Amino acid sequence: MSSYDKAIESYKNGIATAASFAASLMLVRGVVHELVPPQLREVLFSHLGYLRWWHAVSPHHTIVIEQRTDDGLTNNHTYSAVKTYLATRISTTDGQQLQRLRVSSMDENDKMLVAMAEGEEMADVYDGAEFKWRFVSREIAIRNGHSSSDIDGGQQEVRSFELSFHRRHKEKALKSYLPFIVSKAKAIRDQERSLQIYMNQYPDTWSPVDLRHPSTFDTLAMDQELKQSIIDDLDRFIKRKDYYKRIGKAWKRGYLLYGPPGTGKSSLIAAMANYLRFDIYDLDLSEVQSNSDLRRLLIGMSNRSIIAAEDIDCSVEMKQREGHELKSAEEEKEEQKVTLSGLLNFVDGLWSASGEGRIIIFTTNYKERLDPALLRPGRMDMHILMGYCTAESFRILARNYHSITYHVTYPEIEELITEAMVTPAEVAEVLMRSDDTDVVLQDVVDLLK
Ligand SMILES: Nc1ncnc2c1ncn2[C@@H]1O[C@H](COP(=O)(O)OP(=O)(O)OP(=O)(O)O)[C@@H](O)[C@H]1O
Ligand SMILES: [Mg+2]
Repeated sequence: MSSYDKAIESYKNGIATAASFAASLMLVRGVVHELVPPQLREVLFSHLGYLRWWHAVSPHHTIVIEQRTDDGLTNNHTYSAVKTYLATRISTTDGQQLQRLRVSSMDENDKMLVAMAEGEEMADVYDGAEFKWRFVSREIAIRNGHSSSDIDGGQQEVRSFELSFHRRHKEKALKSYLPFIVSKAKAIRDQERSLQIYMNQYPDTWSPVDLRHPSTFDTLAMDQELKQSIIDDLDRFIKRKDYYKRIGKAWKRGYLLYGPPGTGKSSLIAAMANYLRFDIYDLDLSEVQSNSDLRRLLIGMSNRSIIAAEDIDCSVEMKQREGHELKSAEEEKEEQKVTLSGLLNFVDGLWSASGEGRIIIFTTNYKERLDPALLRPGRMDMHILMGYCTAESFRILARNYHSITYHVTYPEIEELITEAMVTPAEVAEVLMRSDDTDVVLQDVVDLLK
């Protein structure tokens, strides 16, 4: 049973009980509702034993979402989704009514999470319906075993969110508002998690580290039109999941990046990863010894990720590693046959069966040295030349490093730059030398000369 089914189930039970109460109490309820503040109301009614009564006639229904699931141990996923979602609502005007907040963070690098304090209430409007959230924390006695008599004296805090709404919105609450919150929370978490870059280790494992590469399409110095066409291509690719399924092809896209060292090929991969929020699998082919290891590595990748094989240059055949156990002649022959275009075929077969949303990127300094099979139309979807610094890319670099859009040296720099054949990396290095813009730009002029 999913947590929604459970919620619906307990909800139905509530309705059944509710239906048996007299409608004449509506009038009394209305009067009390107007005159008595909510806290007092609750005390009053629970003391009088009227609480159930009250709920029966109230036009408002409540869904309780506890921190733990029924076994009392497992975290309730819906609860954490609500918590994540409400944190984003609290920072908006909807949250201004809150007088007491709780703030927490896991460590000094963690973002602070703002939450309602115990007993606080806030409203949220979804699809024209008003929903009220209340955070409730109760202490309950911890019981040992099942008999109610052997209470061991300990207390346990039970936290829950209570969602109240007019009963005409019950369908909307369960079937659309809560699912909306769950998917919203997932999107928020995806956005906040740090991206990973995985590196393969002999023979077939990936080890991750946080991807901290700050490169984005905004900071990338390259031809604006080309940049935009890459962004458009990625956007189209991401939207086409169903299309790929329909035509029976693996949902993947291949990019070949080529150009001299220091022109931003690796930076472009990082920019793509940051743009799509995809992890990178940095495949070092010299660490891969056999087809079966490669297959295991490819299967071990998660969906919606980028696999990058960098600097493939002349090493289209995977190198035989030294110092590892001897293989039979047949195995050896098999291994030698793995080429990049073989890798692509391999990827097609494997990934159309299992993977989704994969991007494969090869980078090279020497496109002309690559196996022609790899360059054939249809192998890599886009061939992208990362070239020497142009006037356009220089301006982007100067803006990145010195927050300027113009300087007296620009005409001279722009005149010299095309002839000079300097890489963005070289220009970036000069721009970083000092905070004094006048000095470094003069250095750029000298570099170009
Ligand atoms: N096009 C660019 N836009 C912005 N910064 C760049 C660009 N090209 C290079 N840089 C700067 O130079 C550094 C090196 O660039 P990068 O590693 O992306 O080059 P590469 O083309 O991958 O080189 P290689 O062929 O040696 O792997 C980057 O960290 C970045 O600071
Ligand atoms: Mg590189």
